[in-house]
Amino acid sequence: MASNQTSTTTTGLSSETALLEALIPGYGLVSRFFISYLKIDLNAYLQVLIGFALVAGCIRFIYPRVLDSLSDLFISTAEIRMEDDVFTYMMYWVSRQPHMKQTTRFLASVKYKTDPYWSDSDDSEAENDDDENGTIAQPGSTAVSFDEYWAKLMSRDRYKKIKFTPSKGCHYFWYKGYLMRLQRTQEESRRFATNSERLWLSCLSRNPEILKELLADGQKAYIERDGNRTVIYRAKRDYDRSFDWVKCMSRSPRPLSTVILDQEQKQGFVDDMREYLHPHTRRWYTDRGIPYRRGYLLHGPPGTGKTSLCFAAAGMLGLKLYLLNLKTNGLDEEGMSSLFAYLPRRCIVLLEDIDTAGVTQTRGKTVMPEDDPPKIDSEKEDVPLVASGNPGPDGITLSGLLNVIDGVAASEGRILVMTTNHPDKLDPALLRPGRVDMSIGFAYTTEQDVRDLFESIYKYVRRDRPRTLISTGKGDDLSQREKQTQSSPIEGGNGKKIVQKEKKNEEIILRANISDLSAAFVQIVPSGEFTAAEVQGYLLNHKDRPDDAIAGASKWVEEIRKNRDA
Ligand SMILES: Nc1ncnc2c1ncn2[C@@H]1O[C@H](COP(=O)(O)OP(=O)(O)OP(=O)(O)O)[C@@H](O)[C@H]1O
Repeated sequence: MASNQTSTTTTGLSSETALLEALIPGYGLVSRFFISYLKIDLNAYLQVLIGFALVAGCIRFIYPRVLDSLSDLFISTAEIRMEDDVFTYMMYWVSRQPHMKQTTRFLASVKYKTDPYWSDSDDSEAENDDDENGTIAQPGSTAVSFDEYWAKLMSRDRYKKIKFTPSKGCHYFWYKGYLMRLQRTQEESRRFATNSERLWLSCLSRNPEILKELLADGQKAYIERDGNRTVIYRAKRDYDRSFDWVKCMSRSPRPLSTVILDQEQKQGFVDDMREYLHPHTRRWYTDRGIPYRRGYLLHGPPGTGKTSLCFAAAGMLGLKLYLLNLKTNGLDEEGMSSLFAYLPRRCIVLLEDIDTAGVTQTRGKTVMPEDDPPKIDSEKEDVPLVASGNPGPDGITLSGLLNVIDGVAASEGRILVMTTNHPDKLDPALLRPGRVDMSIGFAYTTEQDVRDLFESIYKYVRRDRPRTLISTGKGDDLSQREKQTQSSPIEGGNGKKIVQKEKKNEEIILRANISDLSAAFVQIVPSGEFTAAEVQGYLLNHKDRPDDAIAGASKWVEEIRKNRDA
């Protein structure tokens, strides 16, 4: 028998086929099929097949490595995680680019649950739309009635704005002459993955600077959207139960002058903050080894302006405001520490109504009588300060709170403002210098406060819509002036414009008489009895008619007194 003849095994398969059968189960059957029906002996092509398989294997092994090496050589890539603010910056930036309008694959959403970009959404854009952007003519402007204006506004508001962002997968665009690729991917492996995504931003260049430029542009666009508005963050529990700050809104800054408070106290508060924020002060603290932190306590009855002052100060200093309620569900010392650890270098943290969280002298499970407060050295004890009789697994202890406020790991540079309606109930440990450096008391309105509130409501404000002029009974005859103005030779043909200007001046003049009206109002509203919120609330019911406000003031005072007695 020739030596190159294929040997046959007892099963009827050639030795080669038997060998391949062992390596590739089913090969014998396929081989027999080919020989019987197609007259093709697969074994004759064996070497070619093996060659192909080897080449394919090599390519499969080498290709990704070559691709990686080429990527390293010619492509720079930035990875952006969803938990990070940069994700929001990028989505904001991309969604506003012209190429986004052309893309054929996008995610359309009105709710943040479907698109994480929305998790940062606030109503500030919508607020701007409502305002004075002229999309809907304002009532009174061009003979548009309020009903017409309102119907248009309502029909527009029925439709929530749909936002479009790039969908999962790759998107290509040009940026400053470079070809960019944005890849949006969904993370599969995370345990609590509800919406865990990543962005991969690549550019065809070895120089990563272009990516950094784009990311900086995204950040700039996003931050500039807020302009000089006061940005407010609040603590939010994440899906993995950790806490993080999320932007909840941005508001036009409140002028400090609109907060009615003793001028000296107000100025003192702001000056103290300015002094603290001065770069020299930081160095001064560091040189002396003093932790660079500042704390304020604003106390007084509800509705006297504590939150308003804090908000106005944040607006004036251009600081972000971080709101934290100690009663936030699930908030414990660990959560609070991590929140404080992620505060920016300069900001205001507002802990509102700190007494309601149980950080009072009435601690633990034993409720002490109000007139016999316990004398406990809270610096040494670690008694849970969850509300008496309401202990739970979560909650902040006094020592926990103190640790977070000024412990070793506490953040530096922040301004802490705590507000309370009951300063007497707070533990002295919380109030000691270093934790509370300045305390401001808010009280019921004085005569001057009532006067200021009255004047601030009725004073001439430039942006106010034109309103019916207030009669002062001092013989101002506008129509007479209109006639005079129109016929004035100096004004020439510009009569209409001049009349409008005159009307404005007229309003200013009339409003100057508001001080007479406010004098009448303070005669009726006694000082030391009402909060600023109460007075403001009453005046807002007569916001165009100060004379009506004066006429109804006695009745209102009586009503409030009766309600308090009841
Ligand atoms: N001193 C004030 N000056 C100007 N407005 C005030 C003042 N006090 C209260 N207001 C008005 O009353 C409302 C409530 O005020 P704010 O929330 O600042 O009171 P608060 O003292 O923080 O109340 P709470 O103790 O209930 O938190 C706001 O609309 C604010 O404009």
